[in-house]
Amino acid sequence: MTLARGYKALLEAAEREIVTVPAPEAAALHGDAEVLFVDLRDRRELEREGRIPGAFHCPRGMLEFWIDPDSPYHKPVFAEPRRFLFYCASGWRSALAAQTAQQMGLPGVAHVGGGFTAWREAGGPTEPVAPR
Ligand SMILES: O=S(=O)([O-])[S-]
Repeated sequence: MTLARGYKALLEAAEREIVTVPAPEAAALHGDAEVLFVDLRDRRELEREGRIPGAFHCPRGMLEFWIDPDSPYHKPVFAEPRRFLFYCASGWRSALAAQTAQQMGLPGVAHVGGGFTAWREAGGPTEPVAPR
């Protein structure tokens, strides 16, 4: 099967359009009240790996619906005048998500290059997430 655009092409296009914040720089932004870290991973990943303290959990599948104020699923946090720093496990989902959010018009979006893996390697703080 040959796809018109595979995941590598999608990621390359996204990376050209979005802002990528390297994990060490992202770690330096942790605790800044203007910056909201948005965790796009699945709940099971959070429970297994932990998360960035204070991160807002938005499963990737709900992103567009939580951002859009016209959606019945809208989350007011996305209407706040914050910088939104998306992250996932390794930076792929967050790149595509940041591109989509940017295309929707959400201001101040960027993503953490290398995701939670790079965050941990950079010595960023983490906290456990209890299973439900
Ligand atoms: O989280 S991911 O970058 O592996 S899609």
